[in-house]
Amino acid sequence: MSHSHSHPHAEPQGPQPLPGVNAIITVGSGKGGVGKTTLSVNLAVALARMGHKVGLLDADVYGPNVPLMLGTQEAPQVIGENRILPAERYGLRVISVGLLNPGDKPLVWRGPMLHSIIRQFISQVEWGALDYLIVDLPPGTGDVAISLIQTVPVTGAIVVTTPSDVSLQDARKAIEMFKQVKVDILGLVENMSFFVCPHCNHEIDIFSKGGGEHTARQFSLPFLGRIELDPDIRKGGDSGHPIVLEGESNPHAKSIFAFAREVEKRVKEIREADGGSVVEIS
Ligand SMILES: Nc1ncnc2c1ncn2[C@@H]1O[C@H](COP(=O)(O)OP(=O)(O)OP(=O)(O)O)[C@@H](O)[C@H]1O
Repeated sequence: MSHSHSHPHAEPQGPQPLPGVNAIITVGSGKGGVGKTTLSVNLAVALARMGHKVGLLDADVYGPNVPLMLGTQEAPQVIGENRILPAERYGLRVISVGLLNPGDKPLVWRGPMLHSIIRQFISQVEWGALDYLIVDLPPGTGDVAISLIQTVPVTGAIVVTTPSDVSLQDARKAIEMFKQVKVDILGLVENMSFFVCPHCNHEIDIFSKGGGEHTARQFSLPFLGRIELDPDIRKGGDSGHPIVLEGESNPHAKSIFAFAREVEKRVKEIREADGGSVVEIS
């Protein structure tokens, strides 16, 4: 794949819609390690399980963990001059820097390369018809989000936080950033909210509790749910078998499906507010 042969003057001005893609949803966090990739992957698989056509774009070019969490190493195919066929896994179409051949990826990303890879991942990939394209952003409020927003209209952003004060502080920065660039925020989701002791069945608030909901209220944003700290969620990620594959009735997957249903509802609201241009894919 070429990263640097595009001519700036040949690129269209402003974000261009992706034909056939109903909603583009970013998952971001401000702080790293809060479970952003875990939730992106599980959200994407859950939405697919709920009957939607879903794509997952791993925009974390520095630390692409999506392939590991999906248990795939399938390299995307290049077709023709410059079209990329996404990998397929658990009914998702997937693209990640982590799936590219070592020769195709640089060790260090310079700003322009970063911009160009995000552009390629959006416009040169054969995403086809999708109900949702989920974009897993790198932590922070940086360049990748801006590149994405300049490339394509983003339907809405999900901000992931834990209930801890440091995480909430960074979540606020992420919220401010999205507000500044005028991207609708779907809402806040609180990960690692609490822990149910397997011995006594009591809920233990590891990082304290309720901060996510409180922060959502402060910013007048919807609260999309709380996901418990659950060793089975972690194991699902490490083994490349996301917990939601166990189905909605599985106790370890339940809260993630509830979150996915909130996302579904919010996207519908935003699309209807946009003028009802909802694309139904059957
Ligand atoms: N609800 C949860 N319960 C248990 N473990 C979790 C949960 N969410 C995430 N984890 C685990 O926490 C670790 C970090 O998660 P993850 O890689 O998804 O975070 P991240 O925010 O994407 O990190 P980074 O932004 O640094 O890439 C992983 O080992 C993951 O399995």
